[in-house]
Amino acid sequence: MSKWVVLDIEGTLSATDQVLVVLYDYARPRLGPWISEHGDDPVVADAVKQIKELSGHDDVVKALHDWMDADQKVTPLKTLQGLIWQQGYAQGDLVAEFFPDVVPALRKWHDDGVKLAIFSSGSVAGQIAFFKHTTDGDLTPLLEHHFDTVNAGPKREAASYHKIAEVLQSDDITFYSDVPAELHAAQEAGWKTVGVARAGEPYGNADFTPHPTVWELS
Ligand SMILES: CSCCC(=O)C(=O)COP(=O)(O)O
Ligand SMILES: [Mg+2]
Repeated sequence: MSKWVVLDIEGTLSATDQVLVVLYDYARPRLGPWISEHGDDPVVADAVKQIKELSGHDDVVKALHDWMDADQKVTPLKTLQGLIWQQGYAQGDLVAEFFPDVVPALRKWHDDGVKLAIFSSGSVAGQIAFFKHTTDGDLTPLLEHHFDTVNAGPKREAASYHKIAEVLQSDDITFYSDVPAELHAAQEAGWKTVGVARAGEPYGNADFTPHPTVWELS
């Protein structure tokens, strides 16, 4: 049975500002035009339907901006952001950056035969674009699977981690995250867990008990 490491992105692999400032600022002015131009795309049409249902009103762009301002990681918002970021990375407007310890750790795990997967609130499309266009080149060959709130479920619910474990077909899975509630959910599903406490990040001083804590990946 393979040994797996599953990794969160924001606050664990990349600075929170990379997502909440760089990526959100890129997406914000493009959400309205994207919906107007791609309204016939079934993925976009379904996201718009969900946004209206979840927000309870028809001002879709306002709902998206409100969720971004409150950093609410609502699935249809993440879907639309992912499409916009995918285009931004492909045309060279965006390049993903990681904490300095991250790429060496990913390469070492991969070289040691540990299988790597991502579980992030960012959509799978956005994740793949992110890892394809980094300051260290295309890192997608290091990753075997990508999970998000669509194909796995909410990150703070144990059921999502059970679902991922079924796909990975392993009971040797370690989850690295900066968010204690995500680690609690993974542990409830029988996973090993590691809290990542990054200096200067929102959860840098969080209480990760009972999870082992690291300050960088190695
Ligand atoms: C291009 S991936 C962007 C990641 C993202 O949108 C996000 O919300 C990160 O959340 P995480 O679950 O990785 O903390
Ligand atoms: Mg995170």
